Amino acid sequence: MNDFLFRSMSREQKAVERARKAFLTGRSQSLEYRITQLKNLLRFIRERQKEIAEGLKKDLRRSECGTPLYETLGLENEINLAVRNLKEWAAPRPVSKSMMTISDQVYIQPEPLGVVLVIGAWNYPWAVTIGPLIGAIAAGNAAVIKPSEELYPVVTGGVTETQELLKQRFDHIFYTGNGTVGKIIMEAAAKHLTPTTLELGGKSPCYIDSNCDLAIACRRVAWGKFLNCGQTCIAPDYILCEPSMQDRVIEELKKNIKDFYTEDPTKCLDYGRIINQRHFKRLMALLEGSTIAVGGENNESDCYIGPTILRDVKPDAKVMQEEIFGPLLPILTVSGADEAIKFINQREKPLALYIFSSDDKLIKRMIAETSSGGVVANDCLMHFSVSSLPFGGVGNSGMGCYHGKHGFDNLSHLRGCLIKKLKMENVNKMRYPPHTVDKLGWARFFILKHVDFGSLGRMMLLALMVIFAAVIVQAPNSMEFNMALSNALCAFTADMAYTESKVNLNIPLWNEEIFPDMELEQQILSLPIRCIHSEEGCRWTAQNKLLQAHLSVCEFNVVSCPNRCSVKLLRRELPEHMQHDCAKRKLHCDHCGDEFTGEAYENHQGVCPEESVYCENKCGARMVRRVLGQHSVSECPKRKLPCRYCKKEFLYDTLQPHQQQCPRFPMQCPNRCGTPGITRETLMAHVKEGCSTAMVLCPFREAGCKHKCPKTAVGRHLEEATHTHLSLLSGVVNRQRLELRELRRAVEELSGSRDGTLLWKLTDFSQRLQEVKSRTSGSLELFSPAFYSHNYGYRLQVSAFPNGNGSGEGSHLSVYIRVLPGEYDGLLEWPFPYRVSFSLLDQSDPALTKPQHITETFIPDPTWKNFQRPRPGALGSVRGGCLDESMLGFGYPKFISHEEMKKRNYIRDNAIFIKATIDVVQKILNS
Ligand SMILES: NC(=O)c1ccc[n+]([C@@H]2O[C@H](COP(=O)([O-])OP(=O)(O)OC[C@H]3O[C@@H](n4cnc5c(N)ncnc54)[C@H](O)[C@@H]3O)[C@@H](O)[C@H]2O)c1
Ligand SMILES: CCCCCCCC=O
Repeated sequence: MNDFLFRSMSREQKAVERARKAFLTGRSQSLEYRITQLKNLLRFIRERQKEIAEGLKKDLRRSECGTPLYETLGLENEINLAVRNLKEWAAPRPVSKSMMTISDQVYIQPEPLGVVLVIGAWNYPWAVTIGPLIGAIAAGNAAVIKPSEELYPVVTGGVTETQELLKQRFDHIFYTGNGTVGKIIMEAAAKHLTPTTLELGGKSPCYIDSNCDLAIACRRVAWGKFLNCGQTCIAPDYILCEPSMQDRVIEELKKNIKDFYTEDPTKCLDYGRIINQRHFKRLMALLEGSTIAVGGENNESDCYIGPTILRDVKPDAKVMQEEIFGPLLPILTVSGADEAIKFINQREKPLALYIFSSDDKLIKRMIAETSSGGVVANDCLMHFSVSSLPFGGVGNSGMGCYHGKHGFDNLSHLRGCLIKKLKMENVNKMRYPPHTVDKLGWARFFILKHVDFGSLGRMMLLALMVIFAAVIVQAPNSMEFNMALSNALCAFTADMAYTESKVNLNIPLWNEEIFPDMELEQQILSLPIRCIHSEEGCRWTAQNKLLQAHLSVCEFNVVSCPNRCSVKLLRRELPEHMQHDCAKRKLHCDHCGDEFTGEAYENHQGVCPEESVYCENKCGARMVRRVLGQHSVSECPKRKLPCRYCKKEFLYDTLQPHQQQCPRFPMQCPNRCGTPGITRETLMAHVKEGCSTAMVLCPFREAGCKHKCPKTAVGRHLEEATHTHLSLLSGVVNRQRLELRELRRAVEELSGSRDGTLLWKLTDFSQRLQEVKSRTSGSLELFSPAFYSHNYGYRLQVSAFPNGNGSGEGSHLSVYIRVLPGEYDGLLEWPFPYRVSFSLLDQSDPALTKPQHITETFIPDPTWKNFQRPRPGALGSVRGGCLDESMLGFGYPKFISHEEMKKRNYIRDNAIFIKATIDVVQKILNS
């Protein structure tokens, strides 16, 4: 695979490609390699036990013991079983022979399939993913796992990733999950003709017979049903029992639910939760139309559904239409075992069938008359833990199986092997043309007769072969017959001896009733032969009669281990086996000195209390394992301890330094105010704001009060200094008023025009007029924003008296203009020389009538003080109260009478517009 191609592949393709490449190196074929991988897997499971359990606690609220109990211990057992038996499982398996193959090697050779895809489900994610993986590794396959490296990459993801994965070519797909997806998997597998194992689910019935101990039966059913919150593929889905038993069944189940999960299962650590809200809603909908006898409590936000029993459920109820896969247990009544069998057989074949009865005959009958993936009598779920039983479904509940050797076989190709020799050709003549009736007769005998050495006897066969050979060669005289016989026997004996060291060679060599020729017997026994293991390398040759004795010492003969460990192997492998592999060999532990069998020693390794080990926290200390626990808990400087203040975990040797900075460390107020619960992080705030003894400033400090006192005395000060505070505040108000006025002026000036024209709108005119009229003294002068005669010109301001000023007071609107100190005064001609016009604008609609503005114009007299250069920094005569004559306004006290103003639309929307125009000569504007 070139690098570019590999890089352009999807993640899923890469995983499969990597696994296939690794498989093709052939390294997964060696038994040592497989065993090493299995042992690594075992170590991984043991080392990660805590994390595994924690993960499932988060997903399914499994208790800490639940995961080892129902998943990982079983996996450990499966791995140990495979490691112990792999040699035997993977060895050639001799099979029975017919007369046709009597002298051939006929056996089955399990061989790896290639790359296996394992797709697991979420309910027992370790059991249903690692379980099949154990079979795949044992059988010598590579595997891609979907819920690490090289041979067993893990591809995580959801539907999209799985579908991408399924496009790849595998040699076997092992899927666990629901049937709908099972069909998708099979369809994808069909594209590459990939064999598939489908571990599905279904509605597993539970029949409780009237003849049984109900208390025990219901205890076992309650366990099997509510374990993992009912999310177990083989959980009893529903109960079938006679109507008269229903109430007692409910009572017993109820009692056990309480015993297992307490009165309030929401608080019980052993009661799980539904995997997600989608399943929660699905389950709640299944309750529709059924009668709840027990439970029914639920809480969607917590994915909680309490153990629930439904009574008198009808076959057409919603809860009976699909696999429940949750903590709802319907009870359906039937008249007895006959109706139960009928009920079960009318539905899809379930994954499990449970029968509770004390009647063995009834149990056997129900097994005989129904079909299901597995069947358990008088218990629930437990067949899953028996490694010697195949675990899998049938029909709608799945196909294929695993656990123990069944997983190995399922994920192996069981290859049929027949190895013949290029000898004994006479025996074959019966199948070669010309075909004759005689040959057919012999063929019938040879083909239909299967060899049973125990009853027939090796020599009888020998005799038959001889007779057959003689007949076939049709040698009539005894010389030729004997020659043919000897030849046939030489070849045959050697082959036979290979084929079956299992054959009982102690049976009488010659059956006198059949062939009482002692001389021939001696002749046969004196024939020189090779050892039956010559092909494996044994160089022994001698007379036929010495073979038996030789085989009892032959290095190549297959023998059973004398320790009765059940392993069979070549004699020459025996010493190695007995010293290193035999499960029953005797061993002394180097550390504790105790004696163990090999099997027990394997389990003892890694746990021996006297073995010297390093501290797992990597603190560098070494000690005997016996004291490791004590060391880890109370001595190890690298042990983790929670900070008693902030509860975060720290290594022991960093805990002290942490506590010197811990934000939750308890502190005392430096003022010793006695406030409890102050921590390092809240101390500053406390001293500043919370401490009752801290000296604080008067809240009116901004207004100028300099008083300082303990926090508790602030109230009294506020009461005593009300007057002082009020006068301070009024000072503040005055200052602010002045500031405000200045600001307003600055804003107005900034927004004023610089083209010699002011258009000034006075709003609320009638109110202003009214206000000033109602005053007993004084007038109201309103000021326009300042404006400039031109760019860099004179700064001017217009003012108006709504109720008149001077001679116009009380009857007219008076209008004035004044020159204000400006930025450019130093550059200008003085006195102010330009013509000024005031207009009061007629706001009549020009479309209806021509507006008649009131306009007055004057040219300033150079002698007037009003138009001399104003004193820099001078304030307006009115606003500042300063009598600077240059700041006085000039204008018209009787600009327009109030009467006149009413005649046209000078006042409109309660506003008037005053326009002031300065005629600056063009020359100035151009300069
Ligand atoms: N026989 C067994 O050993 C066994 C064990 C556990 C669960 N189950 C059965 O599994 C069912 C519950 O599991 P589930 O199916 O909800 O689990 P799930 O949702 O985890 O699905 C199973 C697997 O199929 C994959 N998948 C889902 N939709 C897919 C799609 N459209 N295309 C390709 N892959 C897809 C998922 O990613 C997952 O890996 C029940 O019926 C239960 O009885 C059977
Ligand atoms: C002993 C209980 C084990 C149950 C495992 C079931 C796997 C399928 O959901």
